[in-house]
Amino acid sequence: MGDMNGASVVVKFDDGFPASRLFASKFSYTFDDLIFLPHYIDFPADGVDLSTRISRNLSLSTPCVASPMDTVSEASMAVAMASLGGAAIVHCNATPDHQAAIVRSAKSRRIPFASDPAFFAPSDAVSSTADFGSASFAIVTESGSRKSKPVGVVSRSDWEAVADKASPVSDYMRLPPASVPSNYDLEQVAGFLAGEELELVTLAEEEGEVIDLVSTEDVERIRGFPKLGVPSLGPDGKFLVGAAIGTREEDKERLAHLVGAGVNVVVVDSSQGNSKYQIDLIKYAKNNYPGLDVIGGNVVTMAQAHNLIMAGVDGLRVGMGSGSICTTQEVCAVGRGQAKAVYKVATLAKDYDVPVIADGGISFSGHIVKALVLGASTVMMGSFLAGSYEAPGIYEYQNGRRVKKYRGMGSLEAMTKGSDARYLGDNLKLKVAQGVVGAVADKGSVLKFIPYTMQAVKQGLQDLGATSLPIAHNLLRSEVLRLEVRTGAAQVEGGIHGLVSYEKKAF
Ligand SMILES: NC(=O)C1=CN([C@@H]2O[C@H](COP(=O)(O)OP(=O)(O)OC[C@H]3O[C@@H](n4cnc5c(N)ncnc54)[C@H](O)[C@@H]3O)[C@@H](O)[C@H]2O)C=CC1
Ligand SMILES: O=c1[nH]c(=O)c2[nH+]cn([C@@H]3O[C@H](COP(=O)(O)O)[C@@H](O)[C@H]3O)c2[nH]1
Ligand SMILES: [K+]
Repeated sequence: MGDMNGASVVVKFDDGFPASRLFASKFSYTFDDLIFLPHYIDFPADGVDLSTRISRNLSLSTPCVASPMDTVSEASMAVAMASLGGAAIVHCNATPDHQAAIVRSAKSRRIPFASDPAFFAPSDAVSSTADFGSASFAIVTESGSRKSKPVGVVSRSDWEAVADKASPVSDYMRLPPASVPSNYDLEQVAGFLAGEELELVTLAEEEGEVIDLVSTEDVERIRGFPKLGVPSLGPDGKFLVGAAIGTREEDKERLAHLVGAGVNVVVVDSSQGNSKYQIDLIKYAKNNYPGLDVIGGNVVTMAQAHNLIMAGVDGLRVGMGSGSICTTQEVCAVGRGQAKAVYKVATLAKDYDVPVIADGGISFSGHIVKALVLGASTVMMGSFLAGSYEAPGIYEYQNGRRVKKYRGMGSLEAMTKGSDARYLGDNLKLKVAQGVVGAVADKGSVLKFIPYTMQAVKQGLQDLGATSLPIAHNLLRSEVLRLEVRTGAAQVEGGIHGLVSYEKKAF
């Protein structure tokens, strides 16, 4: 059959539609509207290479990016995604100091684990388990600040066993365990724990600052997960970590903090990126930090994308109103079906060698395949990751189901969050929400479900005869790959149907 990978296949049948023809219509298609027709397989699924770029100068081995949302991306998500070969963008719904501390914390380690422990002073009394945040241990230091000398540790169960809850933690804390450098990798930490016959070890910075506690249980849990890709590292040799910034004057100071913390890439976070505010900020960032990759967005049209490319972006984030918690299309009547948005923007961006992130609307692996083949280099996910162990927040129960909170960054709750409000100073203005607050089901660790999801993506690319993302893009553009719009009935047929009951278990 000759070379099936690429544009060299000359025989074309009048069967299915090339993307250029399908997307020339007036319809705003999204992933579920479309289906790819299968192509030719002459390699195993494991022969598919998913390596890609998040932005012009930064490579990933896994095309997944965690959304800059305060219920998705903090240190724990950043280290887990980087260890899987993907990346997370730390949200900016926090003070610049706090956001930079999250970036620094993620970049300071080499294990896919960050528990964000609370810090107490010896005289503190713990009033509820909420004082522990999401971690199972808290660290007691001389002054109660993370920078002072550790004098003990206390676990949730230690506290639960205490009769007099008003007593100071010094009454029941344990001595601080031995510490290892924070940049030890998993095997080095495991080796130390085993060698010293310890159950717990602290990770400490060079200056002595304790940043986390790791137990043998954590090590065993992480070791049990499937391996995927090579970890994403920045040019500094540390985990690659991204962060979001806004487009206001004060975001220039935020940017300086993030650069100081070693951030590798920034995402200018806005629902409508084609604005003077964003273009000015991109130019400022590129002029002042020429070595830093800057991703602009969000955009859904070629004209929007063109303006940001001309301003100097190194990546484009695509999606308006497609997110699971998004109400923008309802509230503002503006946006685009995500499949068409990705195809159109990627068609332009390719000519400028600017990678595209398909942001929002990913519910399962098939959506990832569609986004990537339609031209994206990575997918950005919020709801898909928000129920994971690594997402911020604690699990709660709703009607017997274990869930985690997930909220839109344009929800009233996120906009008015404490003193960190993004809209601080805008208090007199009328605030209208463009997002909701909700909850998503517990999905376990991203370290487990992302490798399985990527295996499914590889199988999708295999069906399409593409051994890599650039080859998939070529097959699409050269009209070898064909697709069609699914009618409502075809969509029903493509789903599970006609069963009295079933159990859906993907892995
Ligand atoms: N992808 C999507 O479909 C959507 C995402 N979101 C998310 O919600 C959050 C908030 O998004 P936006 O409301 O678009 O935030 P934004 O900060 O970009 O815009 C909020 C308002 O402030 C204005 N503004 C921005 N910079 C300004 C400046 N320098 N001077 C004067 N006015 C300025 C904007 O024009 C807009 O009216 C983000 O995290 C975003 O990702 C919200 C809605 C839709
Ligand atoms: O209209 C919106 N109102 C919001 O409050 C909001 N918060 C986040 N986002 C966007 O949704 C993306 C995540 O979408 P998913 O949950 O579908 O992955 C994110 O990556 C954002 O692009 C919002 N959109
Ligand atoms: K939506």
